[in-house]
Order: sequence, then structure tokens, then C-alpha cells
Amino acid sequence: MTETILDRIKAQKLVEIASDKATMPLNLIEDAARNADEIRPFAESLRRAQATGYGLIAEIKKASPSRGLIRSDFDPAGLAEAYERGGATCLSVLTDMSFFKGAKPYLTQARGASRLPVLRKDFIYDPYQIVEARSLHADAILLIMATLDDAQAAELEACAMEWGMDVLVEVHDREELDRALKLRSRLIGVNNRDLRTFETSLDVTRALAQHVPDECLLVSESGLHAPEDLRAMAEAGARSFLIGEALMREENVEAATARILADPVLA
Ligand SMILES: O=P(O)(O)OC[C@@H](O)[C@@H](O)c1c[nH]c2ccccc12
Repeated sequence: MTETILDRIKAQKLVEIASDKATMPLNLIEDAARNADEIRPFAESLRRAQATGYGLIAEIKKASPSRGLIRSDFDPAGLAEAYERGGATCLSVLTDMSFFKGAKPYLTQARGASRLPVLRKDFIYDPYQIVEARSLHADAILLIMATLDDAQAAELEACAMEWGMDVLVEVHDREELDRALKLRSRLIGVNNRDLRTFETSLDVTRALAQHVPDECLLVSESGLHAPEDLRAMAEAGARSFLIGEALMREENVEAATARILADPVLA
């Protein structure tokens, strides 16, 4: 079987986790997590936003494997402030260094510059990374079903919930959705991008939204570039969106965020 990008990411991540454990043992990370800032309500903030409109998770992403460098003028704190002023509901911050040019301090910098709840956007395989996320003051973490079996996902979800964090469970097809719905989290992200091939299609949300139970909060992620895209996702049943590149490419991130949320197409 040909090695996919996900295989390469996993191999690299496991090396990084082993190194992190050696330099910062779990007991120290747990101490830091216990003393971290109070958790901000990530899922609840999205639910509140959806009651009167739409939830927007605005992503702080410098680069990606599929698009290369996205934003050179990259200041996580400034971007967080701009997203908040523009009306974003929550933030997502890439902490993966090797493939997305993210960094763990970016999350803490972004969180310290706004009042918004923050998701640690990374490839999570080990409970250590979850405790580490809390030590960085993260309010939520991402579990990507394409990278985890059911037992791993359940163990990681339990750890995140033990630390009080919300869990965004990410799926790309019906099989992954059915597995995600066996977990406790009711926060489901449909990634329009296939992380193995980078192929991106809004039809992924169109196909899966109908199978997401009403008690879940559905987030449509990736490939959302114009209000018409959001309108299409809203018509498919999503009332929360995760946008990265389209906003990261904007000179004025605040204005771009405000423009998307105020667009009559979404009315
Ligand atoms: O830049 P976009 O096309 O707006 O996509 C944002 C976000 O959905 C994407 O960065 C993402 C979704 N799930 C992920 C998992 C890992 C890394 C990145 C992601």
C-alpha cells in the first residue's frame, strides 16, 4: 500500500511525542495543566451563535501540505484579536510544526489576546498531547477519526473530557461518522478535505449532514472560500463553519471575517 501523507504525519508525530515526553515528563505537564487558565466553553459558544445565526471557527494556520505557505505576515495574537473583532465564535490554532508550520506557543499567544475559546488543531494520537493541550490553555481538542481506531478515539476522548475540554470529532465519510457517533462528544466536524489526497469537495458535507443527529452540533470544515459556499453548507444543514485559508489569505482579517458573517447570502 502506498504511504499516504497521514502515514508520514503519524510517523513524525510519534517521534515528536517521544521527544516531548523525554524533555517534559507527563507529571510536569499535568502540573501545568492543573494550573492552566479556566476553560472557555467551545461547544456552548457555537450553540449560542447558532441560536441567532451561524457559528464561525476561525483558524490560525500559517501553511499546509496542500497549499504551502499561506500567510507570511503571521502574528497569532494579532490574528486572534482581528478574528474576535470580526465576530468569530471560536479559534482553531495549528500547533503542528512539521507540516503546517504551526507551533504550540501560537495557541497560547492567540488565546491570551482574545476571549474566544480555542481548539488545538493537531494530530492527536497520545493522551500526553491532550494534557499538553490543556497546559497550553486549550479549551478543546480535535480527534480525527481517519487516524484513530474506535478504542484509541474513546481513550483520547475520555482523557480530554477528564480535563474538561470539548472534543471536535472529525469525519470525512459515512463509516467515520458512524464510528464518531459511538463516542460521547456531540460536536461533529465534517472535513470536506480528504486528508489522504487533499481532494476537497463540499459534497462531503452535503452527503453526511443528513446522517448527523439533531442533538449534535455539526461543523462544516475546509474549502469554504465564499459566502455562497457557506450558504450551500447551511442549506445542507450545517450552521457552524471552520475557515482557515480563505481568511488567512486576507490582508484585513477582521474585515473579511465580518464580511462573511454579515453577508446577506447567509441571512
Ligand atoms: O484552510 P481551509 O480549507 O479553510 O481548511 C481549514 C481546516 O478545515 C483545515 O485546516 C483542517 C481541518 N481538519 C484538519 C486536520 C488537520 C489539519 C488541518 C485541518
